[in-house]
Amino acid sequence: MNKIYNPSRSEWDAVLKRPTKTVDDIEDTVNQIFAEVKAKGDAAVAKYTDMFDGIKLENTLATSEEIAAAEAEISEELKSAILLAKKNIEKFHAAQKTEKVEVETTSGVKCWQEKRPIQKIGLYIPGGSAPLFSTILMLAVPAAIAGCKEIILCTPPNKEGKVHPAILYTANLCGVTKVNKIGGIQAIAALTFGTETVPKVYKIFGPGNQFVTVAKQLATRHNVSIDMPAGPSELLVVADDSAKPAYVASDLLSQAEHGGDSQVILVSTSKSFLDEVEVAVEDQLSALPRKAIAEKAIENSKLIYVENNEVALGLINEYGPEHFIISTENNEFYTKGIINAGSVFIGSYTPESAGDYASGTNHTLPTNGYAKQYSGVNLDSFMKSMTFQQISEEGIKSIGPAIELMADAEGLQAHKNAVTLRLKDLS
Ligand SMILES: NC(=O)c1ccc[n+]([C@@H]2O[C@H](COP(=O)([O-])OP(=O)(O)OC[C@H]3O[C@@H](n4cnc5c(N)ncnc54)[C@H](O)[C@@H]3O)[C@@H](O)[C@H]2O)c1
Ligand SMILES: N[C@H](CO)Cc1c[nH]c[nH+]1
Ligand SMILES: [Zn+2]
Repeated sequence: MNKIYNPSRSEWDAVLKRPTKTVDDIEDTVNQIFAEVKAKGDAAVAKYTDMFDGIKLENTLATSEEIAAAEAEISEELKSAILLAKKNIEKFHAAQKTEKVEVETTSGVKCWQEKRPIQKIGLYIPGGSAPLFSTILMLAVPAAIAGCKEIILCTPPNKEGKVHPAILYTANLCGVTKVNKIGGIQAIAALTFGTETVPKVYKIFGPGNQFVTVAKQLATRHNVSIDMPAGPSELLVVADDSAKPAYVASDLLSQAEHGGDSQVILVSTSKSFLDEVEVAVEDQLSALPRKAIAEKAIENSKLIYVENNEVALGLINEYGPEHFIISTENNEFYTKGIINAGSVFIGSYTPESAGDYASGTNHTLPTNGYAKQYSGVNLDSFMKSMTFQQISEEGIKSIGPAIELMADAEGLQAHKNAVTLRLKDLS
């Protein structure tokens, strides 16, 4: 791994650079696929499924027979594990429900805020290099709690035109309306514009590779919203001599194995700890089935030595990691001081994998520094906050003159008239 000692502030940008492609790199491809899917619907989706996934598919919709067969293919142990994870995710997300906010701002002026579910949503479930059925729990469970009506799922087919049975099983378990065997940019295009088979949705959720992430970002130009840019996984660990090198190495590798474009970083105030983790990473890497992928990600990764906790915290907030593990003598310092991170894991017995699967928190999180301005998926992601107001005679008499004055000052006579007419009737 790349070791860096005491980088100065002016070097942070270069040291913390991500390996992922951006909108500029992929925009032309996305625009071309979007235009074709918009014009030709399913036929364009089929063309790109053949091109990128290597399969000619006549029908992209998973059938009820396929879903029933999937249930039989999943072991009882795996079903129990999925149910345990679902229960915890449900508990954590149901607890995020909020009460109606109601205030009488002035006597006779009642204002309130209530939430309503987004009616039609699209879920992207990654499946290029691993079938991430756990992501269905992270998206469809809160969608059901919020009350979303139509849940349209897209996930890439394999070379036989199939999707992993655990994806079909989990989608069915969580009340997904339709499962489409479509991946990549063409899936995001189908959800954005709608095709003969795929309904157009109002908001698209879910993580994916660089192509999916850029496609989601560009979809927002076409009257659809997205949860956030949730691209290639990343992890930053801050740890010192109080941590166990083998645990830290296992956490780093857990995110490195997602893809060659993932990035993992260890920040420490101990040079010898960095050395020990480096050795542990080498040891564990050799036994991993996805060694080649993890190795590639490790090439993008860094071991960074800094002099003290204050500098470490500044650097971490500048990076804004998707996942942040804290394993130091002073965990509270980092827990209190972290401002930019998708999800935080504290202490030796809190591996990042816990949040990926079963602790209850959501694993769909902002990457590429977007933790500075976006939250990870949560219950509110599936709702809109609407405001309501009801004003009595007393209320309009009270605030009406101020509205008239302000409308007049903005030169908007019709706005003023809407109040003046009512005030005249009441005088
Ligand atoms: N941030 C998060 O919350 C989060 C959560 C889970 C996973 N992830 C990330 O999701 C990603 C999953 O990636 P994946 O590739 O395994 O699956 P994926 O489903 O995201 O992407 C596969 C699709 O990419 C398309 N594609 C592949 N090469 C292409 C090319 N050259 N041009 C155009 N399109 C192409 C294909 O259509 C294919 O169906 C990983 O990077 C992982 O780290 C992120
Ligand atoms: N670590 C991923 C989010 O970046 C989520 C995931 C799903 N399965 C395993 N991991
Ligand atoms: Zn993961």
